[in-house]
Amino acid sequence: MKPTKIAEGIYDVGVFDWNIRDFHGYSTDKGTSYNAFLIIDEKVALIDTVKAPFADQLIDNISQVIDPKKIDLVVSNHTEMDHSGALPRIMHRIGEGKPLYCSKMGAKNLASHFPNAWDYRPVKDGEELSLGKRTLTFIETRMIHWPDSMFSYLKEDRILFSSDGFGQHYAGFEKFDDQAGPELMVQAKKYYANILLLYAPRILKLLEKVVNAGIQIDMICPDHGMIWRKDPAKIIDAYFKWSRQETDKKAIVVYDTMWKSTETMANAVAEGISSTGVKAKPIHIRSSHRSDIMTDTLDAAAVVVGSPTLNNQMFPTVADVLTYMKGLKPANKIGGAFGSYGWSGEAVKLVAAELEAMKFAMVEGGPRLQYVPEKAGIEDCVAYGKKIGEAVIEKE
Ligand SMILES: Cc1cc2nc3c(=O)[nH]c(=O)nc-3n(C[C@H](O)[C@H](O)[C@H](O)COP(=O)(O)O)c2cc1C
Repeated sequence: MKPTKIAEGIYDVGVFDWNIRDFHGYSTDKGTSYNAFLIIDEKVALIDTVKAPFADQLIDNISQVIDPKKIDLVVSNHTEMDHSGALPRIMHRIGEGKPLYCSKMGAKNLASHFPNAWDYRPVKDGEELSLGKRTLTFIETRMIHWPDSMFSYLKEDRILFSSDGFGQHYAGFEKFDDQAGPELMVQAKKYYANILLLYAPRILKLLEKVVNAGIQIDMICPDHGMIWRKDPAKIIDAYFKWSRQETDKKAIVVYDTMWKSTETMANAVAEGISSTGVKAKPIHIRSSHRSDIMTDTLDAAAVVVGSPTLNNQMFPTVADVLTYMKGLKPANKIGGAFGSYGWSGEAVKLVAAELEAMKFAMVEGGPRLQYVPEKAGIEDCVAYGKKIGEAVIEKE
């Protein structure tokens, strides 16, 4: 791949992973990219690397700009192996003994991943490193989203190298926000909902810290997807909204079903919600990936979950989604539960307990119908949907 020049003397030398569809359980339907950045100054710096199988491509990309041996130092903003996997090859190729800058936790975590005795240079929050005409400032972003995470900010060019922050799993030759279509925000939202949501309070603090410190950002270079150069404020504003867990006038009805009874109920609940003017979307779990369900959850005011009872439990795929959702800590939601059963009917109670554990404000009275819903049962579902819709209107 041809390196992308992003500013005078600064290149993205990263790679595309066109075919990846499952990224540790996240559905990467548009593939992804592992971005790595080369800064040519009096000292030459490489910020982050790529996944191990792409190490040769990274070296080839660097070689199109400069002899890799001329790299003086490497910065690791994040230990996760999609950005550090190529470090052993890179550190060897640029010449052993060169310094590797990272956070204090980065030095610890990199040592837990790689046996190599690299010259670790742990940096503190706010520490500066002169490259000659340019200066890198390191900003600790602990637990956004790993203990080792940090950003690197190039003061003179006002470029933020933001590691996984502001990223999107997207492979495409359009490398900048001004070249992107609507897909950019779709993927950025999905990335936030699935990777960062549980750290929302920390992200909010970080954003406030950056704004209050008056740090000027002309460009944001994440380690995945497109670079924000035309309108970095757009993604910063979206991160504010998502981190505050602001919701839209929207409800999702997430369900699974064996013989379509819970599906009939889900459609009726959604119809009831919609009749109040609130946007409603039924989502059949086995027709959707859990990471897409999470994207829809992010800005939904209400999450209503339907499950049939199977062997005295909720349906396993419902448990999958609820476990995943719980870990990501969505807040500020209205919740509801319903479902069809045959004889014992535990599922609705079990689902409601999970939603209550997530501190959702539950709308009581979710229908629990035996076997195939009749007209009266369907009407109950529509009425329950209306109650959900009214609760959303009151909340918004
Ligand atoms: C393998 C199997 C196990 C079931 N186990 C239970 C059960 O433990 N308790 C119960 O109330 N219903 C049980 N049911 C009945 C279903 O919950 C019932 O058929 C329900 O209407 C299915 O809803 P659905 O069409 O949305 O899948 C079971 C059904 C199947 C197929």
